[in-house]
Amino acid sequence: MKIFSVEQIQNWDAFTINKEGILSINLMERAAVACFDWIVQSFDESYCFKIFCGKGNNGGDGLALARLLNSIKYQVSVFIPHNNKPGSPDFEENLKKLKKTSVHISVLQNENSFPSISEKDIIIDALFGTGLNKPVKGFYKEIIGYINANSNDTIAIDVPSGLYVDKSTITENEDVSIIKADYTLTFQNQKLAFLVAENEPYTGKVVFFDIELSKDYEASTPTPFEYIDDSMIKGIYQPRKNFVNKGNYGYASLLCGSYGMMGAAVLSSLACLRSGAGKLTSVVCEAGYGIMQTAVPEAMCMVSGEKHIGNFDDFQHFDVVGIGPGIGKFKSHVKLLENLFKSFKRPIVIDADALNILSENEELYSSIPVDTIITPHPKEFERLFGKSTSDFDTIDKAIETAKEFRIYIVLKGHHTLIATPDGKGYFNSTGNPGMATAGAGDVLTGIITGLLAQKYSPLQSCLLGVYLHGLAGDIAAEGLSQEALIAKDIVENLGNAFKEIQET
Ligand SMILES: NC(=O)C1=CN([C@@H]2O[C@H](COP(=O)(O)OP(=O)(O)OC[C@H]3O[C@@H](n4cnc5c(N)ncnc54)[C@H](O)[C@@H]3O)[C@@H](O)[C@H]2O)[C@@H](O)CC1
Ligand SMILES: [K+]
Repeated sequence: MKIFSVEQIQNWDAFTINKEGILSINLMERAAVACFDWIVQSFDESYCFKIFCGKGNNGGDGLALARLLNSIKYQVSVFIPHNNKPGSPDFEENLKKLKKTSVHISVLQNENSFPSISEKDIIIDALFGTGLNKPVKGFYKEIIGYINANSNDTIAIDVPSGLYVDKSTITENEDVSIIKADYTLTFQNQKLAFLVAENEPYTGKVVFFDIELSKDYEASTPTPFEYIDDSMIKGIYQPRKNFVNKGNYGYASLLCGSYGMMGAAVLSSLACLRSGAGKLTSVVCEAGYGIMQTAVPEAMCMVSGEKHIGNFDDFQHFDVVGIGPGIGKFKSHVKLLENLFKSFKRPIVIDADALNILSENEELYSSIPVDTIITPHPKEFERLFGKSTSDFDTIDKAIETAKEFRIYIVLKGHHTLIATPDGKGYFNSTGNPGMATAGAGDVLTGIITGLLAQKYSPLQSCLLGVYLHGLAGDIAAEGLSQEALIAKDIVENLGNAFKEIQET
């Protein structure tokens, strides 16, 4: 699914109206009907709806929703902040229609006219949507403050008012004014602002409604950002052929583990095999040999070093090398990375301690093989490439860095970002907070290494890898709860995740 900028969203709206012969007021009605259907499913007639409407089309959506709720006898009142300017044409049209109903409409003149809010009230925020063009100040700020001060459920239409859709709203020195919604009912596609941690306090649960904007526009409009959904994954996943042997699915290797950290090695090796790699050699230290052979008998083992991997340099047999899970941070690992970068000219998967070693040896960055995949979490990313001023700055920095070094950066998080060497950013749609648990990252490294071995391209390996990893975590959490989920459960549910992809 493409993630569009505000300008593109506005053009999409206009394109649908012009090219598909739909009136803008009808598009607004579709949006309002979608919100209405969801509200009726979620709240019964015992609730009262207090709808705050700005004078743009977001407010117009609110007015149309008020009329629809009133038509089935839900209690609704509408509040419009005083403003001398006329509303947008569709706002005015809907206001005219609403005036013919029994809905009470108040103009808010000052804070004395704010309605009292009681226990059974649901607040609907239709003040500003994608048309927000400056920080919220003055009277609007007071209204947002008043709404946020109440603990009642708040439903934002399209966007929590005050939040920019495609850039950072949070500034360090300013007291921002944004609706803190419990639900955001948004139209058509995912929005960049809903994918970053800095906006979590505002969006609540985001629900998407398909209002049938033009498919042609979506298909033909390029955008740097996409949301990884099941249809994208369906296009990547390759079912296995019948006349095959293990050689067809690649020879992976993982340099992993050290004394006291063999769990990471075991998890990444199991995940690599479970993702479908034909065969795997785990390169481990002597102290980890017995553990690995016992815990992962399906993997072959090579030994290098005593308590941590030594100067291993025998890479030529492997189709893919993954390095990092549990290797620890040792001086000799600088040489190990140098050996690897010098002698292995195919993409590598780099994670965990291998990234920390890299971050202390910046001179190695330029020798990372082209199309290599690195999988940092935000702290590792910061160590590698420096601090960011906002989550949006981090996104830009990841993309610029991926372009500069011609690598793929898998920046792990709630919506993991894949930044690509050609300047694109893909956000994952699967996964849950239960996966913030030790070893989950080692599992991801194993999966991506295993997919690369099977000749998925580096981009496909990243996309399918993060999606499968999150999906396996979601399936595991469903059975176990997010709290009880551990990394092993992600590995154990990889099979169920594959099955779900095969079935969609
Ligand atoms: N694009 C689409 O696909 C559709 C959009 N619709 C709705 O239309 C909305 C966008 O409508 P508009 O473009 O009219 O914009 P908005 O309704 O978001 O707001 C624009 C109005 O608010 C003013 N404004 C912006 N920032 C302000 C600030 N900080 N303080 C005070 N005033 C401010 C603007 O000058 C303008 O009058 C969407 O969010 C959605 O709710 C739907 O009706 C149907 C389909
Ligand atoms: K809104």
